[in-house]
Amino acid sequence: MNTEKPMIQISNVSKSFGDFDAISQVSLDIPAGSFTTLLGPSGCGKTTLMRLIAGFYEPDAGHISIEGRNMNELPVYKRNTPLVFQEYALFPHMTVYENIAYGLKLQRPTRQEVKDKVDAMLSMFGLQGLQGRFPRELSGGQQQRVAFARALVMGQKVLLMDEPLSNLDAKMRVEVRDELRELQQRLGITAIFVTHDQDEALSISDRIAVFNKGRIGQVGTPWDIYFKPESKFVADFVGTANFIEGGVIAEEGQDLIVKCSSVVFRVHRSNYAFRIGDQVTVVIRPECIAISDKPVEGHNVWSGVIQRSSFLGRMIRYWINDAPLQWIVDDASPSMRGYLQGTVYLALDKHNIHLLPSEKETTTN
Ligand SMILES: Nc1ncnc2c1ncn2[C@@H]1O[C@H](COP(=O)(O)OP(=O)(O)OP(=O)(O)O)[C@@H](O)[C@H]1O
Repeated sequence: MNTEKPMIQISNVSKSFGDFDAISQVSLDIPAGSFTTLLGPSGCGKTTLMRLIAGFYEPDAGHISIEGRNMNELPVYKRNTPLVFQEYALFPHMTVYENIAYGLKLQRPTRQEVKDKVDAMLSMFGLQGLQGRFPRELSGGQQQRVAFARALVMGQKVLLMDEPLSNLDAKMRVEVRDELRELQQRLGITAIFVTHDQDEALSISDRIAVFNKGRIGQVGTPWDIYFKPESKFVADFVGTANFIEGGVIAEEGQDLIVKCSSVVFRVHRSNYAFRIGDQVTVVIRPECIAISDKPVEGHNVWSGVIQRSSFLGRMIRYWINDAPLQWIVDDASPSMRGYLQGTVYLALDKHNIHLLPSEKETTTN
């Protein structure tokens, strides 16, 4: 991935509908050859930003440039930024071959050139043998592959995708997602992808921009977004977390000592600038807590009573009462010991505790 010069630059872009601000002062650099995902809840402005990049809307303020060229006022068909939607939008009366070849007409190619390019796409998307079929004769996954092939047949360097996998069943969704990522990397395409599915965003992206109410809450690698969220909103939106309010009561070498109600945590200081007396929100992912039916020794150990559990195949999720605290803990190796019951003992590595400034103090989110 080339991170030196952004392929797409979004600078201070705003867009309103009437007096509703759908996008407010959004800035985002998209590196060439990267896979960037816009992630956020319904109505937060993801589609609006995508349509601004594709040219279906004009920004009210700010500008968007692609390869250094200002896109404002450049019509959709001149932007070379195909947009693939959740609805495959294939022409129903055309075959797979004709659908893929459609965009090539503008280039006035020879019949052989069309055949070569369409054949290349058919093979790239595993559609060989299906070229004579009509869209209604294809599965959802096949239709979406045709839509991708049609979007890329002209050799575009940018691909925009707005929830393109939403109509597929869970297994097909993962299959097409992995194919898409592999292809994007192989072709070096700059991809922007919209989803409200956290797992999808984490698995497919180089970078994720988390949206909240028309603004970007955080941009980062999937790892940082998940383990180093910069706000409670991001931490909550990209997964499940235990949030506990507390205060820093001591500093001991590389560690901060944080007291939350009856529990005292030892937290590796890492890059935190917190000092004694600061109010913090402790963020702990459920899978970071080790659970056992036998007492454990050391720092960051405590006990509680299982209130309920939920079997999810790859793990068991427990809700544990340690009044006044309530814990959510994921046991990732359920087959090892089956369900736990009654009193359990919890342990946590000090590196697996994330701290945020308490939002009682920071009201900006
Ligand atoms: N053409 C329009 N006219 C008026 N309001 C609009 C228009 N397009 C979008 N909006 C509003 O702007 C806000 C952002 O919409 P947008 O479609 O960008 O959200 P989104 O994050 O993509 O949501 P979803 O995940 O549900 O598709 C919403 O409140 C929506 O109702």
